[in-house]
Amino acid sequence: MSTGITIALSKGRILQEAIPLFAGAGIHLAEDPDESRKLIIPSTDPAVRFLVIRASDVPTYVTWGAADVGIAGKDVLLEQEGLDLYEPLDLRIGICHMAVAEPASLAAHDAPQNWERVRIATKYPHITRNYFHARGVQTEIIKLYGSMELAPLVGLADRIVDLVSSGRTLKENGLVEVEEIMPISSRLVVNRAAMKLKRHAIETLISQLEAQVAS
Ligand SMILES: Nc1ncnc2c1ncn2[C@@H]1O[C@H](COP(=O)(O)OP(=O)(O)OP(=O)(O)O)[C@@H](O)[C@H]1O
Ligand SMILES: O=P(O)(O)OC[C@H]1O[C@H](OP(=O)(O)OP(=O)(O)O)[C@H](O)[C@@H]1O
Repeated sequence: MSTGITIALSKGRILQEAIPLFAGAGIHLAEDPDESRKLIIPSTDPAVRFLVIRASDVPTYVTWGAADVGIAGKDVLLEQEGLDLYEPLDLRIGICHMAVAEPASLAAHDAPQNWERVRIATKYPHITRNYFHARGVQTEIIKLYGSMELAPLVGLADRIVDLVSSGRTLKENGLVEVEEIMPISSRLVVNRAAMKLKRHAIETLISQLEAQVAS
């Protein structure tokens, strides 16, 4: 096992919000991953490198030790049940919430407290099933991989469970939020063996990032 630290994160919003946190900790990516096609990006610190992967693959790389550390949304961590990872820090980036939404026309006469059975399109079947099960509502779940907002517009489902931030995507598609399920942010996750074998380096990274989050 190398003594350096490998950090897994995803392109797009997490990367864009994570870059300033790492920069504040003195770690700068050697290349802009949004410009490069490289999947392993060195940093200006020879002991730190980054893997740039799909958001939902981050827990897999960290669980198996291919990365020591990763950044993943709480939505991804909750959806992939049974992960055996440390989650030492809420980075307060990727802030949004998970919600149930439906067409405004349905919401005008809908009563969520009376729901008995719902047909939901979502990228989050486990979270959705658990949420409605706890409420005693039966679910028919249609798994999608993106653009959930389309499903109720074309009759694929009555409602969706998805992430909401500004609310713009719902609004532009004539949907309204009817229930908030939970707040979401991105978390630092750490491989269990790495936490022992690279304790000093990883604890240093955690406290540097913690200081950035608090500042
Ligand atoms: N609108 C949003 N505002 C803030 N954070 C968000 C928003 N949408 C998603 N996120 C957070 O950012 C993470 C990464 O989202 P992103 O859209 O970059 O990847 P993705 O397309 O969902 O992932 P994958 O490529 O694995 O399907 C999500 O897991 C979530 O925690
Ligand atoms: O409330 P808003 O600010 O409009 O943000 C919400 C949108 O952001 C996410 O999608 P994303 O942009 O990641 O697209 P994708 O999941 O379809 O790839 C989420 O799935 C919503 O569609």
